[in-house]
Amino acid sequence: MSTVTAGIQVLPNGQDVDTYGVIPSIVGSVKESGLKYQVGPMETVVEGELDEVLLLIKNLQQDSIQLGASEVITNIKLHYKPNGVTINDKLTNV
Ligand SMILES: Cc1ncc(C[n+]2csc(CCO)c2C)c(N)n1
Repeated sequence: MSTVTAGIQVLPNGQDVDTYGVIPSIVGSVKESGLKYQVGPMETVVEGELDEVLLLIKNLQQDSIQLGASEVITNIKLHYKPNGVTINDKLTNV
């Protein structure tokens, strides 16, 4: 298998819930996953095996509901290369 890089934007929504209230806990879950990650103002970028990244996304949706959201939109950008692509690979020339 190969390493993928993914941009993940979680947008929880609910009557008494907003993104600012929930994202710190969501980022905590990303941290606990053990995957390499970088938090940005619009999304968090992670790298890992495809199955690990997809499982994390599934867990973040469930976490959002457990944190009080009634629904959540997750925007996902996934970069795949047969030999793998890492966050560092993408930053070497910038
Ligand atoms: C997975 C994920 N990471 C970062 C953001 C962007 N974001 C929205 S609110 C906020 C600050 C919270 O204190 C940040 C960094 C997101 N939406 N989803």
